[in-house]
This record gives sequence, structure tokens and C-alpha cells, in this order.
Amino acid sequence: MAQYRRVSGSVGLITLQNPPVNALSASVRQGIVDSVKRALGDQKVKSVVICGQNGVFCGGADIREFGRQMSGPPLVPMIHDIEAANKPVVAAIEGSALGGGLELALGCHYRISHSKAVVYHCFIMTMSDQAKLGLPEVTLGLLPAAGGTQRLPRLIGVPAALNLITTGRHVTAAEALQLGILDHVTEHNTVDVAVKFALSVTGESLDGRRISSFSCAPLSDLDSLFEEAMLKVRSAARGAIAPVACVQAVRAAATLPYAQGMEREKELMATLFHSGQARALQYFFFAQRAVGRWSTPSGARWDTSQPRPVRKAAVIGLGTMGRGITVALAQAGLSVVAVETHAKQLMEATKAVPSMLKRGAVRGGTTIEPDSITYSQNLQAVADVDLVIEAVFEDMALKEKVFQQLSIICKPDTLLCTNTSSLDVDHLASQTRHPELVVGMHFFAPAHVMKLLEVVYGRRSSPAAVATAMQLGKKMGKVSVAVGNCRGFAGNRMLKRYLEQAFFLLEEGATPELVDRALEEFGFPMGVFRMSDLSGLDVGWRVRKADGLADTSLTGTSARVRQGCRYSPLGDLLCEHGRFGQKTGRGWYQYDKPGGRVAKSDPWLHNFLDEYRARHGLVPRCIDQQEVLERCLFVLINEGFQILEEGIAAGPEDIDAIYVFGYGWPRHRGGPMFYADMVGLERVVERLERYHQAHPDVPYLQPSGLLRRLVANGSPPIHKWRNVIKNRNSQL
Ligand SMILES: CCC/C=C/C(=O)SCCNC(=O)CCNC(=O)[C@H](O)C(C)(C)COP(=O)([O-])OP(=O)([O-])OC[C@H]1O[C@@H](n2cnc3c(N)ncnc32)[C@H](O)[C@@H]1OP(=O)([O-])[O-]
Repeated sequence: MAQYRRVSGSVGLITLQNPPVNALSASVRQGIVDSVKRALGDQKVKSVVICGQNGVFCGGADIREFGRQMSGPPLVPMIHDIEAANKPVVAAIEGSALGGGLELALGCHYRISHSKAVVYHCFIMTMSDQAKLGLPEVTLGLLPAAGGTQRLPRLIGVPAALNLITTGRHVTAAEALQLGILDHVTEHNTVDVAVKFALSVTGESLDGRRISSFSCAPLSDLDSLFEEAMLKVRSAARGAIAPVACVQAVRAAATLPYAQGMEREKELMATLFHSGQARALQYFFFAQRAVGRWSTPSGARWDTSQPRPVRKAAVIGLGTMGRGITVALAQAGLSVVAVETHAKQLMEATKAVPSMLKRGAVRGGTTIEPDSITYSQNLQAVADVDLVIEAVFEDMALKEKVFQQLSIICKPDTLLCTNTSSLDVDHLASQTRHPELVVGMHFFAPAHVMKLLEVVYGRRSSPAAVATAMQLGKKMGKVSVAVGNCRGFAGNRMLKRYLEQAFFLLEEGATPELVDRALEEFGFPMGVFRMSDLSGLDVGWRVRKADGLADTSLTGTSARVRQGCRYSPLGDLLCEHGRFGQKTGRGWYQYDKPGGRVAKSDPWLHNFLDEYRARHGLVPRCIDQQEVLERCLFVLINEGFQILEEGIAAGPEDIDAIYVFGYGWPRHRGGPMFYADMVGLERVVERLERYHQAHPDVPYLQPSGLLRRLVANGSPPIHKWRNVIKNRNSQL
């Protein structure tokens, strides 16, 4: 709803009231319509201010209403009536003006916002503008269809509007002022300033204040500007339709009169509104927030577990991961002790880390105090820290030793975290005096850039330990997802199945190019083989060797079988040929030099595959893209259901967040579990069964118990899966 009152004698003050972000629900829209009518009809009122309750102007349309039958007054005529008003209307923007919230402000005659100059946050100095403005609809699979695509280009010009609308990025009040979105910023109380301003413009002509009457600033080569914009969104969006529609809508603003532009905006929105991509992106919006409400099977929860304060942290091991973690901690304002026992590696890190920090500071517009990090070759340097993140080589014996030492050196209440990507967290905990203070913090490379953090709780991890790791992740700007302890945790455990299928497809006749093309057309930034070349084939090989799997001396049928299941030694054989991927200039593809980035098809690899198939009596067959997608994705999804069944992840949102933020799953497809829901659970079961019949030596193709149960329960929508997971006999 919206509250209306008269202030300072002649200003009608309309306050949006819909906590927490004053989203424009039906009742808020009705409240605005009623209040504007009242203000315009009251002769004592000479001007109007619109603001939001609790320091937030408006977070936009109420996303929860999108999937339902819309009721209440629509936004477009509501904003039109505000713009057409014969009394000045001023938007007082605190907190956020996003989506429909900014579109509402663009309908007002003046916009004033809050900007705070400088904030010192531990060692980092940031220019902090409290208000954030933007049109993020594209991130929800939509476009700003309450006039945003037509007013913004008229106000700030086509290139700047294209940038904001196609990326959905939020801008600070300072940038918004510079762009011309705002008329004024203040460090004082925004509503008070807006009321004073409203009094000062009473009676002034509004002719030059209605944005819909503006023309877009003329540009010399409009066609090439839009062609370029289209190419850019198509290459960045990888199949997402909303950015393309956004470009088309802005083009309408640049080429058509306002009324026709609005018609075009409406038409384009109609194509997006009920699309699967919009559903996926809106699901993902809420999924990201759901992962913050974590819980563990032992009863620890986000709202009852108190995190400990962490001011000083240590990182052990300054290889690629350790350096990235050090940077992420320093960027979060922590004091960091960075320990590396190898002198050469330490020396390299003392050069690399500051330059990574510098690059990050330039990108983020911040300055950083390099003294926040101290380097040491001696583990004793961690004696007084609150939390340690171990990032040494992925070797259990080495990690055991480190944990035993840490347990002696550190304060008794220091949290001990491991950045292992698959090893047993409970086993590491058992090496310490306080196993309840041990958790996994599984970062993804590069650790200072990638958004995902898997927080792995062990059997004995205390609620406070989990809460502390989750909160620290958030402080580092990560999406922290709490998962249980098992081999590979959630993400890598699912990935293993996906990789296996990709190898099997090669054995059966596919090429890396075919598999990668199918996955990239699906929306992954890189197919599985291009990705393996980038991350290095030797990483998995080392793990397989440690597990006793990578034995290429085996011949005959046993060469392709391990523990009674089908196994492909292709990756092991490539490594034996010294083909580790980009770093050696050869992998599943060839590169112009070691470290080269451009993957080229490699005739050697194709010959190698032919010979391999001939050696093992495998007759290559024609494999199409659909089979590639079904085999690779459905097996990964199936493992996801198994993970849910075992309680390793608490809900499908956790798995989807892990895959979107950590593994490049296209966001406009919502994540693997949402994708399964979209495809239809029955179909997933049917295809898995079919592939399992064809490949009985691959047990993971058998549909998981939970997947079958969901189908038996009538394939409920994804938001009801948790009920079935909780209640094994659920009939919903
Ligand atoms: C014709 C149509 C044209 C217009 C289209 C649009 O406007 S499309 C919209 C364009 N607008 C956007 O895309 C803006 C989306 N919102 C944001 O980006 C951020 O919420 C924020 C920056 C406003 C505040 O960040 P923060 O970290 O302070 O807070 P937080 O993020 O944790 O959210 C707190 C709670 O509020 C909930 N909620 C939030 N917004 C909405 C909403 N619009 N609706 C419903 N609910 C919303 C959120 O789910 C969470 O609920 P929970 O989990 O507690 O039950």
C-alpha cells in the first residue's frame, strides 16, 4: 500500500509501504493511484513527493506476482498519469530504485537521491553511494516494460541506455547523476531535501520535464550502433532472448515516436513474459536467496546459529587457489596471514597477490591497503588468527599433517577450514583437537573472482562453525551454499558423471567438437572438453591415479572396466601422452603454443580416437546433439536427485545455485534441477531408463529413488520437492 499525507503546508507526500523493498504489488499500485488522485485534487497541495518506507524507494514490480493472474492497476497508465500531472512530482530516492521503481521515478518530473561520500571499511576505502539505480529486468528474462525502454534513452541517450538496459547493471547515485538520470544528489535526508525542492519548484512550467516528450539525441550511425549492440548481447547471452528484445525495444525508442515505441515495448514484453527463460530466471532470483536460509541434518540453521567474528584469517599454501583466497579475504577487509613453506612459491606469491589486488581495486573503483597481508614461510605465524583456510596440494597425507600442526599451533577456538575439492572433511577433522571447528570451504578458480563457495559441514562441525564460514563467504561477495560431506561434495560429484558420459560418447563415435558444440549451444560458456583443456587434464588424472583407477596397462575388456562399472581411460591416455590441455598446448584440442587460448581441432586426436575404438572393437556410430545433451545432462541431474535424497544438499535451489555460479550452467535455464522440472520429470526418467538399458554397465543411468518417487507423486513443481524429500511416503 501507500501512505498519503500533506507536509510543509503544500506538499503531498506519498510513501510506498511494502517491506522489505516496497515492491510494486497490486495494493501498492492501487495506493499510488489513489494517493496521486488525492494530491492532484487537493487545492492546498501544490507539489508532490514520492518516497519509500524504511529508506528504500522501490525494488520494482513484485516478482512474486508474475506467475499469477495480474490484478490491480497496471503500471504503464499509472506512471503516465504521474508524468501528465499538472503539479510537479519529485521522486525522493533512497536505497534502491530498480526496475519498475526506476520507471516510476522516470515518470516523475524530478529525481533526487541519496549519496554518501566516502566510507572507510577496515583497510579498504570505497566511494559508497547508498542509493542504487537500474533496470535489472533483463536478469529476470524481461524488459523494462513500464516505459523504461522508451524514457531512459530519451533522458540519457541511446548508448548509455542500451548499456544499462541490456546488462541490467545497478549504478550508484553518483553515476546516475553523471549520466543525467538524477537531477540532484544529497548527503542529507533525501525526503526532507525533496520536500524543500518540491516547494521551490511549485508553479513552475513542467513542459520540459516530461521525458516522454523528449526526442533521443541524434546519432550519426544508428544502424551500426544497433548492429554492434545486437552482436554484443548475442555473444554474451548465449541463447538468452531478453537481451535481444531489450536492444529491439531501445531501437524503437531511437526510431519511433513515443506512443509507437510504447506499443513496440509492449509487444516485445508479451513475447518474454510467459517464456520458459523468464520463468527460469525468476525462479533463480528466489533460489539465490533461498540458499542463504541454509540448514543441516543435525538441526543447525541460518537463523539460529550464531557466526563468530573473524577479523584475522590465514591461508596455508600459496598456489593458484591460495593466492585467490588471500585476495578475496583482503578484499573483504580482513587482515590476512599468508603462509607458504616453499621459498620460491612464497616469493612469487608476494609479487602476484599485490598485483591481483591492484587489478581488482582498479576494476572495482576501490583502493586497498597492501599492509593488510603479511607473508610467512613459517606455520607458527598463524598462532593468533581467528580462522585458517588450508589450500595446500590436494593430497590427503599432506593435508592430514597440516591439520595436525594447525591444531597445535592455533588458538583453541580457531576455525580450521579446508579448501579441498573432494577429500573427506570428517577425516581431516579427526586429525584435530576440536573437530567441531573444522569445515570445508571449497572455492572455485579463480577464487577471488568466482562467486561460488561450497561450505562443507562434517558430521561433527558445530552450527557456529558452519554459520561463520557461510557468513565469511557472504562477506567475500560469494554465494555460499552449505553442503554435506561426501566424495566431490555436490558440484564435483555431479560433474564426475557428466564427464564420464562425455568420454563414453567419444568412445561410441562422437568427437570433442560435436560434444562441445551441443553443450555450448545449450548455453554453457565452454563445452566439457574445452573446459577440461582450460582447467588442465592432469588435475583429474592425479586424483584417478591416487584412487588406483588410472591404470592404462590393463588390456582387453578390463581396460574399460573399474569396480564392475564401465570406465573410459581416454583422459588417462591423453595425459600419458603429455597432453594436459592449454598449459601444454595439446589436450582434446591443439593450441598454437603452450598456454595458448584458441582451441583448434586436432587431427592427431581424431586418429587417436579411431585407433582406440579399433583396438577395443568399438564400432563408431552417428551421435546427434540431442543424445549428447540427454546423456551428459540427465546423468548429472540424476546425481543431483541422489544428492538431495542423501541430504547432501538441502534443496534443489542449492544445487542450481552451485551449477550456475560454479560450473557455467546457463542462468536462463535456471540450473539443472529446474531444467529437469521444465523438461518434465517423467521424460527424464524415461530417457534415463532407455540409456540405462543400452548401457547396463553404467549404473548411474538408473533413475534415482527420489526422482522415481517424485514421478510417482505426480511430478510436483520444484517448490514442492522438499516435501517429498522430507516425507519418503509423501502422496502430496
Ligand atoms: C511491467 C513490468 C515492468 C517492471 C518489471 C520489474 O520491475 S521486475 C523487478 C525489477 N527489480 C529487481 O530486479 C530488483 C530485485 N531486488 C533486488 O535486486 C534486491 O532485492 C534489492 C537490491 C532491492 C535489495 O537487496 P537486499 O540484499 O537488501 O535484499 P534481498 O535481495 O535479500 O531481498 C529482500 C527480500 O525481498 C524480496 N524481493 C526483493 N525484490 C523483490 C521484488 N522486486 N519483488 C518481490 N520480492 C522482492 C527478496 O526475495 C527477499 O525476500 P526473502 O528472501 O527475504 O523472502
